[in-house]
Amino acid sequence: TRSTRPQRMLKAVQKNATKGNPESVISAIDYFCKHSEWAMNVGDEKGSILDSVVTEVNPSTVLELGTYCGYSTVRIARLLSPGTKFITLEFNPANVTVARQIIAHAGLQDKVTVVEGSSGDLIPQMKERFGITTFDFIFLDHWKDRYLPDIKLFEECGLLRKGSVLLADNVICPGAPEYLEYVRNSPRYESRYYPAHLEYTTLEDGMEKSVFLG
Ligand SMILES: O=C(c1ccccc1)c1ccc(O)c(O)c1[N+](=O)[O-]
Ligand SMILES: [Mg+2]
Repeated sequence: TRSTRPQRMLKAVQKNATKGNPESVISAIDYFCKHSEWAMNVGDEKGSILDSVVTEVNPSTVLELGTYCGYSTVRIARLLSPGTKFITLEFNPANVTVARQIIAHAGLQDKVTVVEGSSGDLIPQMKERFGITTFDFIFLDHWKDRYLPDIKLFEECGLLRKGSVLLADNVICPGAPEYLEYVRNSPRYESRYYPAHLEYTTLEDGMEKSVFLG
């Protein structure tokens, strides 16, 4: 039976990237997406914005929503200090399988825990299952209609502290209008928009960085 796009992406990484070299894994995926098949990784342009925010925050606890194939997981994990607690959630079990292999190819498997399940189910379990009290940095890159319910869930579960940083991908394309309206109008967040483009295209997109004020 025909392979899936994530499986073809994994093969490209295993063929073209050097084991233990995160930069080569990132480059191999970007090359695959530019020259073979488009895929919904955050990409190199928005990936650089992600890198700069992660570096600025230098978080001790990190949560990613929407692992997909692990591209942004590798981008984040390669920048973290030793001992950082990094969890990434993925709903699709086939994506979990591919992501774990891509993360392992980069040599970063000890830096991150890939958890299969829905964010709505798993976010309330963060404290009991992983001993997390609050997240310093959260990257939202999963189903766009989950951004708003999940940020409210973070508040309800007490998973944000004064200064927690949330970075959301695709706030323009495909778009997360209700999330944008919420974080931009809530007195509990200080928000800033980073203009960019939909990965590997010239379509307008961007990322929204929101700091929880407590
Ligand atoms: O939703 C899509 C999508 C919608 C329609 C067709 C293909 C992808 C998408 C597009 C770009 C992204 O960066 C992204 O994170 C997603 N996503 O699914 O989370
Ligand atoms: Mg995205």
